[in-house]
Amino acid sequence: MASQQQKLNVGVLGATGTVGQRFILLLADHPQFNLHALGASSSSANKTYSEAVAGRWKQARPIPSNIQNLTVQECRPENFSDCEVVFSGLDSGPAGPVEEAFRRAELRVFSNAKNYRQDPLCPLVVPLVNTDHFDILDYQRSQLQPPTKKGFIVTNANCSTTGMVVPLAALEKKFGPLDKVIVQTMQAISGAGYPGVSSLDILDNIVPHISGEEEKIEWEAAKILGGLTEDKTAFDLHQNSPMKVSAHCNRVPVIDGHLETVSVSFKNRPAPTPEQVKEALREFEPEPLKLKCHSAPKIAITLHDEVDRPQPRLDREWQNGAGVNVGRIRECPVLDIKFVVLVNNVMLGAATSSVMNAEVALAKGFLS
Ligand SMILES: NC(=O)C1=CN([C@@H]2O[C@H](COP(=O)(O)OP(=O)(O)OC[C@H]3O[C@@H](n4cnc5c(N)ncnc54)[C@H](OP(=O)(O)O)[C@@H]3O)[C@@H](O)[C@H]2O)C=CC1
Ligand SMILES: N[C@@H](CC(=O)OP(=O)(O)O)C(=O)O
Repeated sequence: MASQQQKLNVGVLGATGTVGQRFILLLADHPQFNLHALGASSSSANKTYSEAVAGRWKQARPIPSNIQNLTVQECRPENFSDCEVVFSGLDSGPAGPVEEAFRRAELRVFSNAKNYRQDPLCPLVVPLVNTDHFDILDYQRSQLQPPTKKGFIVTNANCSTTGMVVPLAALEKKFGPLDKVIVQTMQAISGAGYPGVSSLDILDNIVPHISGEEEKIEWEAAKILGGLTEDKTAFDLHQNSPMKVSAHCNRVPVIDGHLETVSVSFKNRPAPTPEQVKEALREFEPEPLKLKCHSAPKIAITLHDEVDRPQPRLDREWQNGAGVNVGRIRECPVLDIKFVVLVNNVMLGAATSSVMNAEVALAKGFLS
């Protein structure tokens, strides 16, 4: 393991929230990153981390002992000047201007918030899918006014988008472009942050609407699955081969883990059989696995043969929530193939993606 001196100092913005708490657990004992600074709102600032999250630490593990007494700061770059990288679990309200201020101050920002996902210069990276999009970062820095030397923003995707695009990427890699995708999500309560959806709304109930979610899934999939232009200055948004995506999003009474039923059709004929699809998913080995990144799962897509799996309660903690689980792969009488995918929304769907993105960026020299 690297010594303390060799580790990169990192900070977490929004460290007290649902995603922020997952960052704490992922970073408290990381072999390459030293968790050095924590930020949250002014109501948490100047308290120790333990004081700031008193009564709202919602993890099964205690607050790591080396973090308990760190002082939470306001999210201003000068409070993070000893850091090389910040991970953002900020609410989308403050995230836009705060993340921009950190980029300007030459920090590398890995964000969960939605604010910069559609920015034409910011990569929207699901680490198990499109780490090649980091190649736009030199251009991003060069286009800022004034240009930055080191500072950039990388975002990761909406949690439901993240679960869906991993198997879709494996299918496109093996069988060529997809034509149509229809997805229904059953999204966990933790996706709405803390305290989130009222118990009177979600117990004994399903809420068939999550504001803005369907539009995000439909748009983000094209940016993630599309490539970069040859000169690495723009995203092609899957325009070479337009793909139609339709999403229905539902909030269900599950604590963690978004389950999604997905139906797809392919441009190339004949379409693959369920057995060929299983083989393609099984052999999918994205870059973080090849690079042996610390937070990468051993298996990107875990296939389940049982007819009633994956399930959120049984499968969300497998590989610390860093991969996706897929089951029920079968022919679709309307499109070509249908299946079920489970993503741990607060892990690969949020904090784990940011951390894995930073690990890949480090391994590929983007943090030098
Ligand atoms: N939950 C999930 O499954 C996913 C969430 N995301 C995104 O990640 C981000 C965080 O989500 P989540 O953890 O669920 O949200 P929470 O509401 O649980 O946490 C929000 C965090 O932002 C901080 N904050 C709020 N306002 C300010 C402010 N004005 N200045 C500085 N800090 C502030 C809060 O600090 P304090 O405690 O002091 O108020 C807290 O640390 C959001 O952008 C969300 O959309 C993305 C994918 C999945
Ligand atoms: N909206 C998602 C979580 C989330 O915060 O998504 P986004 O980062 O795209 O705003 C959910 O409710 O499960």
